[in-house]
Amino acid sequence: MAQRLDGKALAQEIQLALAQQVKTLTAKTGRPPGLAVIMVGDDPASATYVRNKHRACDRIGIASYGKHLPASTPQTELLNYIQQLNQDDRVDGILLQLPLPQDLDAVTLLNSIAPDKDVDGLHPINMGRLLRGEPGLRSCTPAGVMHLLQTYDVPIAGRHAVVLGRSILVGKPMALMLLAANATVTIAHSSTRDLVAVTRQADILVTAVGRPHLITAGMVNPGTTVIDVGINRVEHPNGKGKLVGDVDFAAVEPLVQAITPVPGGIGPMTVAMLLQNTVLSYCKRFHIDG
Ligand SMILES: Nc1nc(=O)c2c([nH]1)NC[C@@H]1CN(c3ccc(C(=O)N[C@@H](CCC(=O)O)C(=O)O)cc3)C=[N+]21
Repeated sequence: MAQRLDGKALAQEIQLALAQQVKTLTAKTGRPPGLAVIMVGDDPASATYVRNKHRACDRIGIASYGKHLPASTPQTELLNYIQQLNQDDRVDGILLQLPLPQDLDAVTLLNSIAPDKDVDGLHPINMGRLLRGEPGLRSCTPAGVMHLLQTYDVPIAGRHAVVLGRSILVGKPMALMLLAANATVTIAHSSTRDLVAVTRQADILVTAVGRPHLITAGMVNPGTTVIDVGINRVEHPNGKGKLVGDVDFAAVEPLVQAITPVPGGIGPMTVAMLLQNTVLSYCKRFHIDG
């Protein structure tokens, strides 16, 4: 049976350490770190996620700002609001929750966030820093994956990492972070031929596709560490919603070296990295070593 990589427990440890750090820092500077989360529209999954972030901020002593705006909010109003947050000295991190309603231009909005407050690591400056191997704010989900792998001593250097998915939010930065850690990296996607042949070679298999049961028993090997980044809400026979990843967990767990569950895997790690990025950004602003 595979080892379970417990993202939830690790995220709790990280939050506990951050709470201590925030307490000390706040006493020293006279103001807590601040995070602004902007949510536009009423996507129910986003609403849960945003609520989790506010709760986590409360727990560790980060002040949360930000707004829940109607789906009809015009682009210019959002741009003005982001500008205001860019200039707000209480705010160290700004996160624009995705997806946005159709009529809004997400790229322009994301690019208007000040790079040193871009705790999502999605601004071209921060993406460029990652690409070039320079320090900078890193995207939370792939940073969470790296942190989990490192904590559980999963070997990365020289190993074959296969990343399924090439999104800006996960797949691309994930591949770059694994590369920076000296993995041999393959990015597979919807046009990849013979996906099974590719995934079977993986020492580390990261799936960020958003398709339940995409990864089946025949696609892994006994040495594989499976990192399931998929967050899919599926209908349960009893009518209640249930959260599953991209991996057929029951079938794959007995066959691999290690695996992350959903829920309780990378999701909570993402939130922990967001809080960590906020504290890092705050420390930079005060010229304190984080
Ligand atoms: N600008 C932006 N940055 C993001 O990082 C971002 C985003 N937009 N939009 C949506 C995705 C998705 N995402 C999740 C993070 C944590 C959980 C999480 O904590 N999940 C819990 C369960 C939560 C539940 O029960 O619903 C778990 O997996 O155990 C889920 C999803 C961040 N995203």
